[in-house]
Amino acid sequence: MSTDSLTILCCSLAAVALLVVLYGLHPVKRWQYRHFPGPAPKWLSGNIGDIVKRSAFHYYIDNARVYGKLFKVWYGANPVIVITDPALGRAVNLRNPNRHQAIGPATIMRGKARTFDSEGILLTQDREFHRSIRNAWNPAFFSQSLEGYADLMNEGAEGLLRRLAKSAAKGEEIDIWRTLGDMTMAVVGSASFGVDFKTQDESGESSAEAQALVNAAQTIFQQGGAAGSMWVPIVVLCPPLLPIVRQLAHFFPDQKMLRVMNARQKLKEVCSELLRQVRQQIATTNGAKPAGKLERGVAPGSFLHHLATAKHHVSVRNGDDFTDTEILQQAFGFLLGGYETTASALSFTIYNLAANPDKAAKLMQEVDKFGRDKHPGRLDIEALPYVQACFKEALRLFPPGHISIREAVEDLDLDGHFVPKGTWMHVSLCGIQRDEKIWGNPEEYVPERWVEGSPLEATEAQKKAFMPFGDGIRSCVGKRFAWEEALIALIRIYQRIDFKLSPGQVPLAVRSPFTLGPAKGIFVTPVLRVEE
Ligand code: HEM
Repeated sequence: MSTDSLTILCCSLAAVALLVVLYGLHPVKRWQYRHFPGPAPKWLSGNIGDIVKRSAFHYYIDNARVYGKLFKVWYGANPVIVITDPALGRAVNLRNPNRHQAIGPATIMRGKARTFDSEGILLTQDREFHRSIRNAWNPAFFSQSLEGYADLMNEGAEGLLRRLAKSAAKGEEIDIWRTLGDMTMAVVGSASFGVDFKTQDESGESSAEAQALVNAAQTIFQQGGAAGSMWVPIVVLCPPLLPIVRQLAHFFPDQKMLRVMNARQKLKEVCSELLRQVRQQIATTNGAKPAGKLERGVAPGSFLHHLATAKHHVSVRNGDDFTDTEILQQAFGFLLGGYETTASALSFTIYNLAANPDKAAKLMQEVDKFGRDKHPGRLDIEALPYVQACFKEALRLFPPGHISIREAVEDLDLDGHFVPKGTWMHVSLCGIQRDEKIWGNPEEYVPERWVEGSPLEATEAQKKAFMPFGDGIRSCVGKRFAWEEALIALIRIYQRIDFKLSPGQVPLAVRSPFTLGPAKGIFVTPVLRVEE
């Protein structure tokens, strides 16, 4: 090689290296968002290393204490504005109806797998389409529907009690988070799909098929974030590479991505089969809902049945019926939305009660007064304010959906800071619900905050800073369902069982790749309460 060619080669390599170094500094964006305070970003990766190491839950709380109500963190090349002020958070949620693109294996999938996600309530960015699907979801949570779910929720709690009683008899330690996951899966299966998912059969054990289903939903939650494939971090670090990474990931998926794809496939297969049964029912009954409970198949009045006969708003797809893919995507969203969040919220409540036996004793007193053999209905819940308070306080400390995720729909002025259109914003519900300036003693579990007339009752400002179900048009659509299911379960559990927390679990280790859950489970020994 001549000296000239060598010089050109060296200069080219140096220029490429310089460009890579410069790119990693993200100078344009860093300049654009310089007004926001925040932790110093690392070259190329920004703050992602710390977010993964600490979990977004802890990282946001820690930084809120240093930088206050508005700060920025860097997910690789993407700046995210984190909001930990209730009024600002509410304003952001109300004015910005779209979530930003998810960062996970689904982002790098191709073709149908990707469009499948965009037709779901959770990830669609089409406002009109969202309104149309949300309208179709809503009746599933009207009072009449909720009334009907109470029996199924009691049945779910009974299955759970049988398992807990068995473990109590053996003095056996269990992971209550997993056990409750089987219950919430059983309740979602029967209440929304009208079928028994058999996650808690008569013997108290899960069937192999049901366990595969639970595993699939857990895989999607646990691997759903940036750690869900080796390809995802590349897109986070360098978004313009997305089209190339999509092709590479399609032809060379890694093990983690394959696991997520298989899990999604499993869930889709179950939903497709159920939808096929619904369509058959509708065809045989000529469109009318069959009366009574069917021996096999999907019960009438289920979420799926309702969607199979739902129509879009006239402004969307000419008011047509929902397509099969649209229905499957909603069913998929119901299963995922209803399963882990409620199981986590319940297990966080049991964790806090086991760590605070005086509060557990107070709760049991109220339950005993209600009756130890009674099956609570939807309206009975109102008569148990302390049980409600215990659940609410656990939701304050550990909100399973710990972030309202948004994207700026237009240029915004946020408390005097300019936010360009398209900016990613995270309203940190945990940051708001654990703000020392608002709560005084935010780390303490004090259910009395939620008891009317208690000397410790939350102030108006504190009540406004409680938003575990988010806010605005994208707030949790399943909130009333979750509330009813959790309270019925708590009443039924504490009628018979108390819990002893296994040592070494305070403070609780959590993880938050997508939703907030215990990092390794919550270990307790169920103890049978003395019969009267
Ligand atoms: C204690 C249990 C639950 C908690 C803490 C919870 C929390 C949340 C939060 C924080 C959001 C995001 C709100 C926002 O972006 O502002 C959300 C959205 C959502 N949740 Fe829940 N959730 C729970 C149970 C459920 C259940 C049981 C279902 C279904 C039956 C469900 C379905 C959904 C759906 C579909 C959305 C997206 C709504 C939309 O974008 O329009 N959730 N939830």
